[in-house]
Amino acid sequence: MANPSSHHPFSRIGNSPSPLILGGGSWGTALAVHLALAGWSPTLWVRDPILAQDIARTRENRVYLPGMILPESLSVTPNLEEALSQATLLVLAIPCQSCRDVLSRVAKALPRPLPLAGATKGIENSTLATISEICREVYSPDPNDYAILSGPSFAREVVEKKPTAIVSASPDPELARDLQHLFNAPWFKVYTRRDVRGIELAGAMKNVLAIATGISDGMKLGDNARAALITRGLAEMTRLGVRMGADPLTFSGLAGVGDLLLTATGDKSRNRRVGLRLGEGHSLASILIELGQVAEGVTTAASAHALAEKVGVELPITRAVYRILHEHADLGTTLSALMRRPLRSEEEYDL
Ligand SMILES: NC(=O)c1ccc[n+]([C@@H]2O[C@H](COP(=O)([O-])OP(=O)(O)OC[C@H]3O[C@@H](n4cnc5c(N)ncnc54)[C@H](O)[C@@H]3O)[C@@H](O)[C@H]2O)c1
Ligand SMILES: O=P(O)(O)OC[C@H](O)CO
Repeated sequence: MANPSSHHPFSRIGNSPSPLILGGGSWGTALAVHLALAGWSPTLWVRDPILAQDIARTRENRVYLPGMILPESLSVTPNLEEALSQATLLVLAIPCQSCRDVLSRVAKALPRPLPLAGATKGIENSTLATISEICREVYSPDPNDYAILSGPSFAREVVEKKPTAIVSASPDPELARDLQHLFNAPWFKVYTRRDVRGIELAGAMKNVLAIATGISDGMKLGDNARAALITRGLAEMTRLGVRMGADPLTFSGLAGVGDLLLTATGDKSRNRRVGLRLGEGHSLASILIELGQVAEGVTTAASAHALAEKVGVELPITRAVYRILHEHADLGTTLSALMRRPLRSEEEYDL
């Protein structure tokens, strides 16, 4: 259904866009609610039929977004193939490690790829692929078929219509602009960018760095330490991005420093909360059970550490987070080792 207030001539996602959001967790639900509040009629695909039925009956996602009543214009279904037959564009909001499976199934069900907006943040463990690389491998060989949506955006604040700004990145400016206008609302501003690689790496890396600042804050290492981790973390994500062909300026934007600041300092962040609890002395296994939702930085720490070794860049904070999470390294020793690294010039070491 067309949003009556939209005068944008959509060229890639259909004159009357019909968005299908893949993923019934907090982000998928929030994006579907947002599109409905913005005047569209989205469909939310929820894998679990019992949860889908419960959401449709109660008009609330009591597991992932409790307390938010879903607008009537939002449909919910567990039937992927049927939902795909009605859609003109897809929004991917599935945890990173499951994207390949879901996109393969989607690709098989579609006669040709629909434009897709990737809202997942992460790097695949088994292949070290980014979201756009997974899309290219199993969804469509044409990079103009997908965009990445990223930026500082807590699900809860988006559905509460708190002012939010994100980025829509695609090599196809028409697709980036269509998504900009689709998601635009008086409380939600979307910028465009071409640098898909930079936007997706920034979104993946900020989760790892939020765990680092969470650990530091959980250990009560102070405000100076948090600021140093954020700043040197930004240098790390930029260094990895530039080595992989990204524009360094992308990391100064909303998906870079914007999302890093949000996630590393905002207590709504699940990644930061994982770090805080680790810093307080809890075990990773118990933290993840208590969280009950995805904290992408936990798996991305392993992928980013391996990716850095593969492409030959040093990411000391990322390596420290990886060793704490996956090699049971001692927190105090690992963090203080960062302080004992060889002295360097900030200029020379940045890129
Ligand atoms: N929650 C936020 O505020 C937010 C904001 C921006 C981006 N993101 C990103 O969105 C992605 C999804 O996160 P989330 O917050 O919705 O996580 P979540 O833990 O709240 O929900 C994940 C959902 O994905 C579903 N899922 C898992 N594997 C699946 C599969 N194989 N097939 C179908 N569904 C599957 C789960 O059932 C669950 O409904 C992550 O990459 C996250 O970083 C989240
Ligand atoms: O709760 P987190 O840490 O997954 O962060 C959510 C979003 O990515 C913030 O932009």
